[in-house]
Amino acid sequence: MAVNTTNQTYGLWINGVWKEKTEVLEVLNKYTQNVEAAIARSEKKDVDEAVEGAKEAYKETFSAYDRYLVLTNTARLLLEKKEEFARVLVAEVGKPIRDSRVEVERAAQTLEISAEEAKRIHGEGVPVESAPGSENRMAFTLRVPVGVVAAITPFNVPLNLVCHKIGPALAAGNAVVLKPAEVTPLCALMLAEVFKEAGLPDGRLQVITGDGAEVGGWLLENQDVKMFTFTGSPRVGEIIRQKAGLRKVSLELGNNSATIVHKDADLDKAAALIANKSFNNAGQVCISVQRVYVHQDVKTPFIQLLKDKTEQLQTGDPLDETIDIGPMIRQAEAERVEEWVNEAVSDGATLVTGGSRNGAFYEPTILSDVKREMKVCKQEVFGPVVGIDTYATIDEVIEQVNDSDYGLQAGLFTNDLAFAMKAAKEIEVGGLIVNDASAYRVDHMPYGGVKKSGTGKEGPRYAIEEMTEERIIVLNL
Ligand SMILES: NC(=O)c1ccc[n+]([C@@H]2O[C@H](COP(=O)([O-])OP(=O)(O)OC[C@H]3O[C@@H](n4cnc5c(N)ncnc54)[C@H](O)[C@@H]3O)[C@@H](O)[C@H]2O)c1
Ligand SMILES: O=C[C@H](O)CS(=O)(=O)O
Repeated sequence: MAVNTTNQTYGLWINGVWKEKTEVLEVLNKYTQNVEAAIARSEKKDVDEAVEGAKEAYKETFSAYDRYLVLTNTARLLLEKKEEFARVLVAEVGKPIRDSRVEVERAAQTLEISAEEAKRIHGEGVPVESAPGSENRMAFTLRVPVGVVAAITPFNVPLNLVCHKIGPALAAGNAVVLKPAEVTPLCALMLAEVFKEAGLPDGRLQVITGDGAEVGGWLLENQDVKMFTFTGSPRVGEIIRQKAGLRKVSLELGNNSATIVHKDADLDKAAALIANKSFNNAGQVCISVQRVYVHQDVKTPFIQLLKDKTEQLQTGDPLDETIDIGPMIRQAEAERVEEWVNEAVSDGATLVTGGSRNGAFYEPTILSDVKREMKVCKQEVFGPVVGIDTYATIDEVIEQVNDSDYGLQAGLFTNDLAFAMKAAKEIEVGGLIVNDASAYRVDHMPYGGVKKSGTGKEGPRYAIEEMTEERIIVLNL
């Protein structure tokens, strides 16, 4: 059954058609808590069928130029359907409508960038002739696709992060089996039909849904899958890393992102950007500002500015054009955040603003006087909470930022070039953003973490490197 609206039951997208299943899972509207749609619950045989179909499709010729055309067409069609996709994001994620439109625009960008990259995948000449005895040889490298790529994606950015997997994987000439998050799978399912409309050969993109651990486990068992590209929690990332064996794995995992506000910074600008980037998508963004380190000389004015700007944010119905913050993905997550904040306060943190919960809504919350061992600092909150601590010296704050299991991105507000360059060398992250908060990302930049934040890079050009093998060709002339 081909369906592309909500309040419907979606099948599995296998070989370019919908495969209906009797067992389904419900997808809730995260604001109303009504059932928005139902999705198929895959069995092992469906997963194997999807992988087999992808393997067969991969054998067919699909030239770089055709890949470019399909990805460009998909980006264009997605923009034509922007409002439809944005409204589904509002429903399935609870993401405010203005931010949902931005996600659709970014997803189209990601596909467009992938299309452009499809035309410039290349190897390089290797001067083997410079080795003694190889005078009459020449060599060059090729980048060849890996084959079938399994993509497993998280709930929080369910369209753009899916495009960050499908776009580069197809651009590189692979076939993809996508397993979107079970709580927010609808845009991914709709996107499969858009790809078909754009001319993607059947089987090059399969979308299978169901219980994450079950479907993930069956994908991991299937040895025809040659690579796993995963975005999600460190817990699941570790399972994938262990079970993938010698196969390629790319992991985009969590973070407890830090942002430093130095004494010479433009405090108003820093407060505005931090307020905006801590609470966006109810803090459910992997590079959301969670830990703020402010220089002790500017603590009081900075906290006042951040409080004022945060209190201007509007919480409520994500379909309302004036709303900045919607519900969290589920009430249990809001309850966890509430517990962590209460625990921090009883251990000595000061509640600057926020701190209350209404169902799945958690107020944008600022804590000061936090200690590094508190859960709100040490673990990933993945909710609308910022903890502020102070520092006296540059060495001290670099040590504080680095005292983390994670290392995805960090922010630094300063006009001191020497500090910025020292931080660039010494802060242990995949990306340092100077004069902006940690949560800056455009879709063509290299993006990925160190430590428990993962391995491998996204951004189409970099993901294509992950999703291809380098092969050397030597000519004996
Ligand atoms: N680094 C990044 O780019 C980035 C981006 C977005 C989110 N994240 C991280 O994602 C997390 C939040 O997302 P989430 O709650 O959806 O993460 P999650 O790890 O719970 O789920 C991610 C995906 O894994 C699947 N899954 C669950 N168990 C599995 C298993 N045993 N084997 C294989 N797959 C399994 C889920 O169904 C889902 O599709 C946070 O930690 C956040 O920081 C990271
Ligand atoms: O949740 C993490 C995302 O990767 C951030 S973004 O939506 O890609 O900017």
